[in-house]
Amino acid sequence: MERKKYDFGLVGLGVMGRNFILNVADNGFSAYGHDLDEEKVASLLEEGGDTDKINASTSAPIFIEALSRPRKLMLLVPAGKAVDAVIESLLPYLDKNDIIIDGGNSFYQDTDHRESYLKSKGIHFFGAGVSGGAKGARRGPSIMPGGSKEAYQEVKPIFEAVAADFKGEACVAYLGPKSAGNYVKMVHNGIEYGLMQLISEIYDLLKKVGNYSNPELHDLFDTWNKGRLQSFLVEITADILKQKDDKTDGYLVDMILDKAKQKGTGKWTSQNAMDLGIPIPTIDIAVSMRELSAFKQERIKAKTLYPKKKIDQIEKGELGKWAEEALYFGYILTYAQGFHLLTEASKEYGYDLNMQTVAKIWRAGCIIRAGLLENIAKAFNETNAPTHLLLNDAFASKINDTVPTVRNLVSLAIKNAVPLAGLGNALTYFDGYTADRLPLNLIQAQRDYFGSHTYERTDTEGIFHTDWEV
Ligand SMILES: NC(=O)C1=CN([C@@H]2O[C@H](COP(=O)(O)OP(=O)(O)OC[C@H]3O[C@@H](n4cnc5c(N)ncnc54)[C@H](OP(=O)(O)O)[C@@H]3O)[C@@H](O)[C@H]2O)C=CC1
Ligand SMILES: O=C(CO)[C@H](O)[C@H](O)COP(=O)(O)O
Repeated sequence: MERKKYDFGLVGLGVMGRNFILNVADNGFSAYGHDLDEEKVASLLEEGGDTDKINASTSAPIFIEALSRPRKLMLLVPAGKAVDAVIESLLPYLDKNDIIIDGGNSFYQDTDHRESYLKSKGIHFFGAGVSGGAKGARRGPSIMPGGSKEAYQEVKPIFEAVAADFKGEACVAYLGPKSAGNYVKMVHNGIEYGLMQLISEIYDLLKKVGNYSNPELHDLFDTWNKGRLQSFLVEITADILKQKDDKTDGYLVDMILDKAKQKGTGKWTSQNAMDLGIPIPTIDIAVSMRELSAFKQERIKAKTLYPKKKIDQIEKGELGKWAEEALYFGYILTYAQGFHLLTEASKEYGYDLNMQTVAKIWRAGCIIRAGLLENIAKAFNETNAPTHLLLNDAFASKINDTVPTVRNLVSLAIKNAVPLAGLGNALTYFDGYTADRLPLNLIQAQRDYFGSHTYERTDTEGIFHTDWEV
């Protein structure tokens, strides 16, 4: 008798795919995996155990034949050429109305192209960003699907079962047409870059100016994680700071080379924000600081040319309090910039995103999950949902409470030559966004002076030009 077909297929049994497929099986669905690497297939079969629930093969036709129709198969392979290679390798065996889901960090425009290409072949294709790392994929990630709503309905029960749970609500929701899912995941990662940069700066300042030891830093981050800064990134920072090194007597964090790598999603967020004309400086600078970190040898040489002195001190406990307020401010400003980009991109690309839904599915499972997202979801739920979080009364009050301290902390860092690029930038962005008059009138005058680019006036409608040199 022919065996019952499997409910779900997964291609790419690496860090994410292996964990995701095990999660699918844990939730009562049968799942079939595919990877070209025999070892990965064998290892999944070993852990998956019961082949009625989980099975795998290195053969594309065997994999496709094992799936129930319409076939629902998800790719968790590296973004870029691998996605196209997998699609081409599977296409000959697929039937009309089968569904391919790209769960990786694919560039959103690639998703749009793939959707049209596969539509011409009768195959549904949509992107569904997945966040939560290995543990999230295994125990409950946040999932960000876009594309065809009809195709999504077919996998909805599986995604809702495997996604993280926030107080009874699954951290997955259909977000919008076309590449909405991959776009939202890209901005999620941009926010991730911003938050990580802020945390690293605060850690640096506390260490260099406050003379905090690693155990003291652990305690501080651990305490913060129980308050309004509660978030996955603060939680793991506390864990990292207590990890001893197994090769020396010290702490592992101190032995890690200070060069941060990146796979592209943060850079894409900044590039796209530039294209759309939306300022997200805290995310931009986070990308730049990773780039700057790569110039390690030059930094070492430059240090000898520009000696720095500690010139200002502050009592340790007081600095700890300042740091908490400043990080809270930085968190709000980073989410605010990310949501502003999503709001404008949604109009530009016709995604019709609901910001409250986005905030809700980020409350658990993903890397940027934080208590603050509950407040953000509430802000976007109001009848007059703000176009920008800084225009929301509740957020205005939270920010006003912290701003004086942020100014003190940024000044302290500048005086002590501790680079606070993300936080300093967030503060400057805040001062710019809340200024009713910026000095950009002078820039307009300069443009008109050297290039007859014209300007508008504050008192009369119209376009003006002045012959400045007369
Ligand atoms: N790691 C993470 O924390 C997160 C990753 N992501 C995204 O998820 C995607 C997968 O990431 P991750 O699991 O970390 O990557 P891995 O490199 O761990 O796994 C990718 C897997 O895909 C396999 N693969 C590549 N090409 C093919 C092919 N043509 N046919 C079948 N299998 C293939 C690889 O096999 P082989 O190694 O033999 O080439 C590997 O097993 C990426 O887009 C990533 O950006 C998203 C969220 C979090
Ligand atoms: O998607 C993720 C989490 O949601 C990845 O972990 C993230 O892409 C890591 O990015 P990078 O390698 O650029 O730091």
